[in-house]
Amino acid sequence: MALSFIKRVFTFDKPAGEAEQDALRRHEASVVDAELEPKSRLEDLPVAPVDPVSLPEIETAGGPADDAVIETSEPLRPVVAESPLAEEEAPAILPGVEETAELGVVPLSLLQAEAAAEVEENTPPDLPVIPPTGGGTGKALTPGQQSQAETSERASTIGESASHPLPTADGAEDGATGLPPPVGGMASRPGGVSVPVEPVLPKGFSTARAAPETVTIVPPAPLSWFQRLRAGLARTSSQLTGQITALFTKRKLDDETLEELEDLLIQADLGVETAMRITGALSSERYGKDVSGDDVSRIMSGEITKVLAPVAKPLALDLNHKPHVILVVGVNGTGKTTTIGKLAAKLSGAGLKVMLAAGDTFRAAAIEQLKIWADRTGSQFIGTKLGADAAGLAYDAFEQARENKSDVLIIDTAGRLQNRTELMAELEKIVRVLGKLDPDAPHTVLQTLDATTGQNALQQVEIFRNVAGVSGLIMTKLDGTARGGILVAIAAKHKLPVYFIGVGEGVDDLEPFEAEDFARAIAGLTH
Ligand SMILES: Nc1nc2c(ncn2[C@@H]2O[C@H](COP(=O)(O)OP(=O)(O)OP(=O)(O)O)[C@@H](O)[C@H]2O)c(=O)[nH]1
Repeated sequence: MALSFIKRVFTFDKPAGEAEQDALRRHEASVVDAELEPKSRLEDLPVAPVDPVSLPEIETAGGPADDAVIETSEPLRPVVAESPLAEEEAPAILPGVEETAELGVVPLSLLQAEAAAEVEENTPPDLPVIPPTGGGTGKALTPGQQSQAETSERASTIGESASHPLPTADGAEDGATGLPPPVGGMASRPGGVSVPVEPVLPKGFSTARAAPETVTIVPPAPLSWFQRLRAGLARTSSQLTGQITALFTKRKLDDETLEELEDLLIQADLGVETAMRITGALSSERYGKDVSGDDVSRIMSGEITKVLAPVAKPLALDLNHKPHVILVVGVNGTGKTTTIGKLAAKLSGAGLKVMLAAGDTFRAAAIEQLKIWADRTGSQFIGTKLGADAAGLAYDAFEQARENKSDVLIIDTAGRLQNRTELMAELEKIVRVLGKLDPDAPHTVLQTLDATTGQNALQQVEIFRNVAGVSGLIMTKLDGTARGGILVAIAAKHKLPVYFIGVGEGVDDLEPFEAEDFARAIAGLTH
């Protein structure tokens, strides 16, 4: 554009006669263009400059190659010279431009080009050399063959190691590897460029390409919450229902079968109280009659629902407190930090301002893990150095959350076994310190329970409840456990609210606890 502007503004004197020569050259060039237009223009062909040595091999109508009108009966086919001089001096492609077999050109970064040149320089001279295009015969190739041959040639020339050997024009063995060429496929190149390689069959073969089959992939319908819960509790329920079915096959309901059933239910962690409820209900309905596995499942589901319904409660947030403080406690590895992350996602997703406090000052990884959850959920984060006083951190966090006008402050604590008295004393201290800022704080004390633990969870609740005043439970890892029945025993014994259940490690894998769904899933009912 600048040049044309300069040309328009300035005139240049030329010696007499040059103007006519210019006009003649322009005319000749336009004739060449016109001749080549319906076919291929030489400069548009994938291979750039053709060395003068090769020019006689271009089929022309005669005359000097540099300014003649080239007449071809076929599309022009550049022939790569066999001359080593041509290989060395004439770049096969424009600098900084990479050719693909199909698409013409793809820019190569300067770095790639430099790296390629460096590899080429360092390539020992005695490495096998792929003959020039056309297998060294110098014969003209079809455009497809030409393109592939060049792909192969350049891969070896610039020292690129294709992920698999590239085919040569004749389908001959790859000179560099000695392996036969693959038929078709993608040759990948350094820098992430993939080159589609068309299959070239050896002489004597022909092929017809079948139209690609249309495969319609129907994505699986997302599972409903109940289906996910059922899948998670499948091990719990199948173990139980399998044994129940075996127990009642060809047997009437009598004292003996009732006793055996009670044992099965207790072994399934449901607890003595719930086991007796179930057998009592079954006995009053079916005593002396035939009983099927389905009868037992239906009655079991009904009785378990009665036990769970009073504890299936929502987590009530009192947003008059700014913030509402939730202290999360539990044995190590029960899922405290993960559950905090899931809760934070729900709350900040609902537009509440959430702060997470890393009160687990024992493990650097726990602090880091909570920070990641805070970042992920758009929550504020407060932490302290490893080994610092957890109660002090809780106090600072409460003050800061007040200043920031956070809606909810969730405080993580170090996992501790219920029999470690010094750690349990520290937990008591955290609760005490929070109470100095607000006598009602912490407003919720959440205990996480690992569903795979079984009976030990009953004792965990007992002790944490006494020390930290647990006000509600979240049971985690209900995906895939055979011991999901323990939640029924805990509900029957402690009667503490169960707010949520965890069914996986993902941010969305926390669901409000629903008594009937849970009961039906344990009893193996399908809906
Ligand atoms: N399958 C499954 N894994 C879970 C669930 N909840 C937590 N986890 C995993 O359980 C492991 C322990 O979880 P954490 O959140 O670190 O447990 P924690 O109680 O904070 O652990 P400590 O800091 O050691 O006390 C992690 O690998 C979690 O991804 C769940 O509902 N299902």
